[in-house]
Amino acid sequence: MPAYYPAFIDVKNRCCVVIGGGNIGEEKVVKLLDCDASVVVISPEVNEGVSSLANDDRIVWHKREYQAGDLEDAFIAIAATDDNKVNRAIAAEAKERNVLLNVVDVTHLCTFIAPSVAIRGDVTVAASTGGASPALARKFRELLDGSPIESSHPLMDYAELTPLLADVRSEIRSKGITLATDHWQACITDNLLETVLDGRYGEARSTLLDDLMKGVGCECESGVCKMWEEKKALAYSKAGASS
Ligand SMILES: C[C@@]1(CC(=O)O)c2cc3[nH]c(cc4nc(cc5[nH]c(cc(n2)[C@H]1CCC(=O)O)[C@@](C)(CC(=O)O)[C@@H]5CCC(=O)O)C(CC(=O)O)=C4CCC(=O)O)c(CCC(=O)O)c3CC(=O)O
Ligand SMILES: NC(=O)C1=CN([C@@H]2O[C@H](COP(=O)(O)OP(=O)(O)OC[C@H]3O[C@@H](n4cnc5c(N)ncnc54)[C@H](O)[C@@H]3O)[C@@H](O)[C@H]2O)C=CC1
Repeated sequence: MPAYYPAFIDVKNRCCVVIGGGNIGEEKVVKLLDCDASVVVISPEVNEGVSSLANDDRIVWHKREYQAGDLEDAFIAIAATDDNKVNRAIAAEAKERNVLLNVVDVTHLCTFIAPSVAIRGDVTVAASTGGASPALARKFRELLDGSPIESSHPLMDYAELTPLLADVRSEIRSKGITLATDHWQACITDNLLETVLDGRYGEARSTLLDDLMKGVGCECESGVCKMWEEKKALAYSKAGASS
C-alpha cells in the first residue's frame, strides 16, 4: 500500500475531467462543483442529475465514449465508468500526461484516493485508511458528523471557533505580534468554545485577546509558553492520579 501524501487541492476554475456520468460520476461532479471546479464530463449516457447540470451549463458534457487525448487539458481526472478496460486506458493516459487520477474503487489505478469528509464551516476533517478499509473511513465521518446510528461528536463544535480565531489572528498579525505556537494552543479552551456557542462573541473575543496578550512580554523563554507547560503538567498529574 502506498504511503499517501495528504493534501487539499485547489480546483477552482481548473479543468477537472470526469469520465462516466452514472450515479457515482454525479457524486464526484457535485463535489467538484462545490469547490468551483470547471467540470467536463465524458460519457455516452448520463443520469438525470448530470443531464440537468449540463442543460443548466454548470458543466460541459461530451456525449461519447472516452478517447485518448481527453486528458490533454485536465488538471485532475476521475474515472467512474463501469468498464475496467476503459479505466486502464485512462490510467495509462494520466500517467503519460502526469495528470492526477482517481479511478473509483480501483485502488491500484489511482494516483489520488478520496477520503471520507466531515465539514463544518471552514473546517474540513478528512479521514483515510489508505484503502485498507473504506468502510472505516466512512465510520470516522459518521462518528464526527453523526448518522442514523451515531450522534455527532462535540469535536466538530470547535469549528465554530474559526471566525473568532481568524478575526483575532489577523488583529494580532496586524500589530506585528508573534506568539509562541504553544501559546495559541493554551488559549483555545473548552471555556472559550462554550462562550462562543452561547452567543457571547464579544466576551469570547476579549477573553481570547487578553489570554493571547499574556504571551507577549511574559517571562517565557523564546518559543516556550509557560501557560502551556503549566497546563501540560496539570494534565500529566491528572493522568498519573487516575492510573
Ligand atoms: C482506495 C479508494 C479509492 C477511491 O475510490 O477513491 C477506495 C477503494 C475501494 N472502496 C471499496 C468499497 C467501499 N467503498 C466504500 C465507501 C467509500 N470509499 C471511499 C474511498 C475509497 N475507496 C478510497 C480509499 C479510502 C480510504 O480507505 O482511505 C470513500 C471514503 C470516499 C468516496 O468514495 O468519496 C467512501 C465513503 C464516503 C463516506 O461515506 O463518507 C464502502 C462503504 C460504503 O459505501 O458504505 C465500501 C464497501 C465496504 C468496504 O469495502 O470497506 C472497494 C471494494 C469494491 C469492491 O468490492 O468491488 C475498493 C477497492 C478495493 O478495496 O480494492
Ligand atoms: N453504484 C454504487 O453504489 C457504486 C459503484 N461503484 C463503482 O463505480 C463505477 C460507476 O458506478 P455507477 O455510477 O453506479 O455506474 P453506472 O453504470 O451507472 O455508470 C457508468 C457510466 O460510465 C459510462 N461509460 C461506460 N463506458 C464508458 C466509456 N467507454 N467512456 C465514457 N463513459 C463510459 C456509462 O455511460 C455510465 O454513464 C462502477 O465501476 C461501480 O462498480 C463504486 C461504489 C459504489
